[in-house]
Amino acid sequence: MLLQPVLIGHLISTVAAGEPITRPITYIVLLFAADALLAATHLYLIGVAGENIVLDLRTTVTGRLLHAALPAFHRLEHGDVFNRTLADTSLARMALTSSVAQMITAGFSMIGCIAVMAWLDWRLLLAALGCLGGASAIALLLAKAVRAAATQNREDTSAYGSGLLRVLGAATTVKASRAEQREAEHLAGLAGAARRSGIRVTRLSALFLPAINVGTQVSLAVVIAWGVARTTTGSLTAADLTAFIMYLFYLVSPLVLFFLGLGEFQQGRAAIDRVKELAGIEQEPTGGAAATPAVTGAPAVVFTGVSYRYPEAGRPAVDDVSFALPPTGVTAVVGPSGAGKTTLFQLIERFRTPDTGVVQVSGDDGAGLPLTELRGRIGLVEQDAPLMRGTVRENLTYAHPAATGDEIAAALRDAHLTEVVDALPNGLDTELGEGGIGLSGGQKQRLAIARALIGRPRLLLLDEATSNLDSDSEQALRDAVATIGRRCHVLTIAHRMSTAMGADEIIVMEDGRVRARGTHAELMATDEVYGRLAGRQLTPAGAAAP
Ligand SMILES: Nc1ncnc2c1ncn2[C@@H]1O[C@H](COP(=O)(O)OP(=O)(O)OP(=O)(O)O)[C@@H](O)[C@H]1O
Repeated sequence: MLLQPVLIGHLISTVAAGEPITRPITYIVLLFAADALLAATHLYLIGVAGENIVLDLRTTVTGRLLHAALPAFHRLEHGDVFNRTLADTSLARMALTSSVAQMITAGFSMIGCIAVMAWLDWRLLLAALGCLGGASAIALLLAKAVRAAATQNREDTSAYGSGLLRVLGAATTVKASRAEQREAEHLAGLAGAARRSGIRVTRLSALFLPAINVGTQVSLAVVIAWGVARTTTGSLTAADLTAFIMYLFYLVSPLVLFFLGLGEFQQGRAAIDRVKELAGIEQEPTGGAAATPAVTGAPAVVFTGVSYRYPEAGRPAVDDVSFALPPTGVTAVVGPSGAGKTTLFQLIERFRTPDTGVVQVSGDDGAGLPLTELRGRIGLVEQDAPLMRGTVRENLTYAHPAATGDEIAAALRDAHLTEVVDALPNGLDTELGEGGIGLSGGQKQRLAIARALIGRPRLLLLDEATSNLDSDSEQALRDAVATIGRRCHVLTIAHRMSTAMGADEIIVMEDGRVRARGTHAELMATDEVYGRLAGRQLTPAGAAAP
């Protein structure tokens, strides 16, 4: 841009001198070509840098999310996470690339103009900068306000996203509760809040231009009035004053671009702050360093004086619990709702860290083992046995993608699933869609058991499904548990008395404490709570209750 007037001037003087114009024309064409090439390269590099920034942000955030401590992870709102990882990272790209580039190029142009203006007349420059400086100070205050408003707008948009995901995840409940209209109004309210904060961002951003314009006009008026007065006294030439005023006009455009870029940058910073906040999620401690192999013959799990209280709760969910389980066998944990059964599993898996006491798994303190080693020793089967989208094989080998055909067959056999999988249309390669493919509740849970068995765990934690299984499924599950209990220890949260009755030992929990231990017959004779729990399911009057 700066060279163009020089070359055109050169062309004019060449024509005036009657000399051949091939050379100046060639220079001008080359200059234009270089300009086009640089402009294209500039845009391309900005685009690539932007994509790299988005990729970096997203991979960092997803990595941090997947390694987050489970309690912190559960506190996240899914809609908000989507917004931060998708929309906010895209906004951050704009802030870190095009608006920064715009501010830098505009900054260079401004420095160039100011340098020439200082050379022409430094006193006029000080007067002009005084007026423009005032406008710039206002623009900077506006930029700060834009950032705050943009943060609010990002939060309002996220709240709408979270609200939408909430109803999408419970569409049946919403309809059955005839809550469509109420939810629609609630969501419209959230969308309205996002609109209001969005308009506030626009209103503040829209003030940039007028602020700079007023500053420019005032400085122009001052420069003309004072400049003309000085030309009359002879301390400034008319030519210098004209040139100065032209440069003042040149200065306006980069100044406006600079502050518009700053406004965009501030909006992007609000987005970056949100991405950073998400990336700051509490991470799961990776555990100790000693990757010792599990001791053969060591007790499967030992609790010694373990207590744990949820941060938000009043009383401990697990209170001074001690017990040891042998390397093999089946132990059932029973107890009223809220007794702390699930929390026991969470402490064994180290999803939560005990406040006091030690949890040993296969002979080692869980706290001293690397998390991957600890969790490799344990197979966890959750109550609702989540199956993932994909084939039966992919589901089975999720924790051990390199599992061999023999290992898969053995796990299916132990889970008493071989015949079920053989009967599927494509066997192991049958796709399990989002809605399942007609596997029964019991079959799904046994599939989850087979998945946990592929890693040959020392301890299988099984949270029995509460839903009623038909008697065939129930028998198959019981057989599977008995088979597995011969190879490792199965610790199962038993919701059905039949499971408890089939266990080698039963632990009765109440209010976070181990209340009694023994076989079904012993506990029926000695423990009131167990007797009550069993009675509810075994007596004809209570038979319908489960
Ligand atoms: N995330 C949590 N935050 C706060 N308190 C919790 C949390 N999870 C569980 N609790 C509380 O801890 C206690 C034990 O809960 P836990 O889930 O271990 O019981 P449970 O015996 O498995 O119950 P259920 O048979 O109903 O599943 C309960 O009082 C429960 O309210």
